[in-house]
Amino acid sequence: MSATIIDGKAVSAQLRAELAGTAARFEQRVGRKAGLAVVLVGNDPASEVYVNSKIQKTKETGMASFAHRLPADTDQETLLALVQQLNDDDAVDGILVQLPLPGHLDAGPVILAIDPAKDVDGLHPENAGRLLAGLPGLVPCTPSGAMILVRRAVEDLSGLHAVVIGRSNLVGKPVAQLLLNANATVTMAHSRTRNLAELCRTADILVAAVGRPELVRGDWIKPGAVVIDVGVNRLAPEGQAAKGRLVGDVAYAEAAQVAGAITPVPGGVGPMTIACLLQNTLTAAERRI
Ligand SMILES: Nc1nc(=O)c2c([nH]1)NC[C@@H]1CN(c3ccc(C(=O)N[C@@H](CCC(=O)O)C(=O)O)cc3)C=[N+]21
Repeated sequence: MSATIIDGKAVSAQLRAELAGTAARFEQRVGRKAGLAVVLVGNDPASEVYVNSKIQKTKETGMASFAHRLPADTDQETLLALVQQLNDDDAVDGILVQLPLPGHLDAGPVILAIDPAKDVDGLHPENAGRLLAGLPGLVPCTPSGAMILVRRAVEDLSGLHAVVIGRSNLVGKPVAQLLLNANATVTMAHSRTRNLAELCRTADILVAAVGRPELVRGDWIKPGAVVIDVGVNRLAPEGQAAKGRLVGDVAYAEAAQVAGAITPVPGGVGPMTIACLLQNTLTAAERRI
């Protein structure tokens, strides 16, 4: 048996086409474009690739892009002042500070400083709390994108066992929350989980978001399961991160023999993340007018 490939590239292109319509109607009605500000500190080559892609897709969708590139030695105060300036700027509907930040900077206060109404990453505790409480807010982009892809494979998640590997605030925790809201029975696994392979074999839906290349093997997968690979691991020599081959957290070739449906890397969750970022920006813009 061979799994259905869930084509995130195609699904994201379709979503972005819809969003272009929404963006155009917004501009017609409000008299300005919805705007996304992206802040990149330093010159990590992988981050540079993602940020360039975000800027390009923002413009393609008919939205305004405000890029702020700060030197690697930027201090905390300067970064916080920029966030405050973007909070106060009416042309800016969404603010994204690319993570990780250089080691001398503390992401916590930066995330707290972002106006929750402009927090298109959904990382502010206000938005995290809203997701937990089932209140409207801004949901992190990668989890939203992952859920759209899950729904392509299974419409009704009721009672299905979902196992999430990884417990980050950016992906693991919010994706578990979304699966729970969709009535799945959710288990969160992480680096201290015992018998991880055995646990994964009980998953109808397996979401891998740990950042360990090809951790999940073919024999960890229940036949017919939906496998969502959130991993973006670049296999490359030190210092050449932008050049290496991109692999997920799942050993794809093996897993595709067993799974019912699987997302590839690249071309799976990654492109969905960007589409959902644009969607969040439009949602934030609509709520701000
Ligand atoms: N504040 C913040 N928010 C983020 O959402 C955020 C972040 N920081 N830091 C880094 C991670 C990673 N991330 C990706 C986005 C798109 C692709 C993507 O489009 N990937 C393409 C391949 C691109 C390539 O070849 O490099 C794909 O999977 O097909 C991947 C990864 C967002 N992140």
